Amino acid sequence: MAASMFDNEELISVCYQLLRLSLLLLFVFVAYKTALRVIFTYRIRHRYNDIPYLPRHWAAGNLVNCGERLSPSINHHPDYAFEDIWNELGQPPAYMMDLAPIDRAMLIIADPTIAEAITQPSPEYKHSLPKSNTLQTLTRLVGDHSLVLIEGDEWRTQRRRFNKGFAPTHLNTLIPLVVSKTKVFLNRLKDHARIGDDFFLKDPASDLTTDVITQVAIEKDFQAQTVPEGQGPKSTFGILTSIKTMSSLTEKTGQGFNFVAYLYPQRRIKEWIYDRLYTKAVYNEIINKLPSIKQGDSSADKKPSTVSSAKAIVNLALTGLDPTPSVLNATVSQVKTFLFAGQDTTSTLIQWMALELSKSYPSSPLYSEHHRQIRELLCAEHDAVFGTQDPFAALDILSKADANVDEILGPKLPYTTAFVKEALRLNPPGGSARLVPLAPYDPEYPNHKGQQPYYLDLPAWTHSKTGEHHEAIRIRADGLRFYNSHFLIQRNPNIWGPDAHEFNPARFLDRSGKGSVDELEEAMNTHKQPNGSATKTETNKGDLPHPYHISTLPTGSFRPFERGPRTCIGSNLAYMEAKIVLSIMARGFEWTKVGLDGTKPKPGQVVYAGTGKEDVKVGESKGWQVWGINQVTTVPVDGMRMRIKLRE
Ligand code: HEM
Repeated sequence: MAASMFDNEELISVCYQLLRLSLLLLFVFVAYKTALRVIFTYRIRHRYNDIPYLPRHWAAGNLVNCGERLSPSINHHPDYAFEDIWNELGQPPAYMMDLAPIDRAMLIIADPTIAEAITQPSPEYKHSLPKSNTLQTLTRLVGDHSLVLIEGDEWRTQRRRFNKGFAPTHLNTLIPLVVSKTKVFLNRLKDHARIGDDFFLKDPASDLTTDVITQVAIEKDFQAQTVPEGQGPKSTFGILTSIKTMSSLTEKTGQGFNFVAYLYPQRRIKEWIYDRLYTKAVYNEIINKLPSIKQGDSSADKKPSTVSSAKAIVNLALTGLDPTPSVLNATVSQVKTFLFAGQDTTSTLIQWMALELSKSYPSSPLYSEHHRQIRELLCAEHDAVFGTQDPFAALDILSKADANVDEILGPKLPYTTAFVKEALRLNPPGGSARLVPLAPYDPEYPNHKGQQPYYLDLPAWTHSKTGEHHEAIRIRADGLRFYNSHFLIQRNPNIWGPDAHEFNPARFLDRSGKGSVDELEEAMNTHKQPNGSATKTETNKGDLPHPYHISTLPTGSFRPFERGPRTCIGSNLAYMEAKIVLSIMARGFEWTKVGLDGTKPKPGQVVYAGTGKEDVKVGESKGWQVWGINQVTTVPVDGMRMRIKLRE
């Protein structure tokens, strides 16, 4: 009895000692981690002290003051908050958001020369700087092997496989298909014009871009534009519902992290179910295509004359490849990527273009004479190219087998192209976030086998309020996160002039209107090659219709599709869709913006937008008429509620 009691006491004492030891180890571990954080935070503050930043808290850095501005309750895309902060700091080329000790510091970029440095190939990074790890929130939506996420040789291999599907020569063969889908879109618009109801342009525009991208990518017609909600692919477990649900469940970066929402079990289960449904549906579509890909299409090299004879992008990418599991997995990822990237981006472009058209009618509260002139120029171009008989003739002309679509959608429509570009300049649907890997010695990541230190040059600048001059500086940037804010860069008045916030396609045109817009953009982007072969074209400003004309601006000032090796693969497709749609929207309909209609709310005023049935609170205004919110890409806050009628 005495012996067993002794054993028990000894056991308790051993347990006690073990507990003390564990606590001690835990304490040492926490102390070690805290020390690393302190060193890390100190280093960040010390290293980046010369870069403009908002006043920061000694412990929380900019987490509090930036967090307040980016808070989701404000319900603007973070870009709008970044612009406020940028103005407050005197419009520097870039500024720092110090998120230490919780996260890395982030450089918010408003200047094209810095944006170029991180997106063009460099001796350290041949495919440009790696994407930021914050993009990993997209993994479920687009798959592990998505072009958007992967790096290095894997990215290069995938990009090469899919480039041919997005090359202009191939895209031209798809025009009849895009036109046939645009005809359905047109019929829906005509229905709204006949009824005279208020509708959300987002709905027909997104259905159109969905139909186009599913056809173009996998040759599958889900008929998003005609299938009613709740049926077929739009039923509870249908593929189109799965895409929408996956997109809505994707964590939005830049607006803080909501733990409760993230861990909410129902959300996780929903995500799991829809991910499986979506991935399986895409996988099955690809598998079903394999036999015909293997057989090869005897008409492959002929110019297809009908909608159905155009080849899907995925066919081109799989031709000649052994469909191993890894090839198929990567293909599923790319198709998921195209379905995501090809929908909302182009759909929002269509919506912003309609907003600009609406400002050209005197009945609109947003009316301006300037916009009326723009519409007249646009319609005059369409009259000249498509004739004056039928405002929708473009669709018939473009779908003719012998139509020279290259010529029509290119040099013949310079004003249309300029209009599309200007809409993209003011309303870019995204930006680019990059991350410099850490150098090996960094105490925060002692085992990191990183690259050599990475340096970045920030140009000289003058404070917009105080006039104080700041010299150019060079910063050590390993471990730093960058955000190329296309919104800031493309609205920067120091680059685009004092009317940077005004819609004016003339920035992209020469005075005669004859010049190809793309050539002019090329002129802007021509820069000295390492061998000195090409230099920026000197343009005679006197001949230009806008003093801050595109060809006179720094390289990379216009970058809605990003630039460098990681530029958007779908830009030509997006331009093609936008131009075809604009060719019917401008001459065919009179647009009136309803809901958020331009009675410009005062900053701080609570704003309501229509849902069709009732008005809902969309947040506090910052003085914008219609603005973008963050739904993975930037989309108009109110779904672009419109009323239209046929133009007489
Ligand atoms: C108005 C329309 C569009 C805009 C403004 C746009 C913009 C962008 C931007 C800014 C990026 C760079 C993203 C980053 O750096 O993280 C990007 C990449 C990409 N986009 Fe688009 N996009 C549009 C339409 C499309 C379409 C129609 C497709 C495909 C069908 C597409 C597919 C992609 C892909 C695959 C990438 C990743 C490219 C790579 O890293 O190799 N996009 N896009």
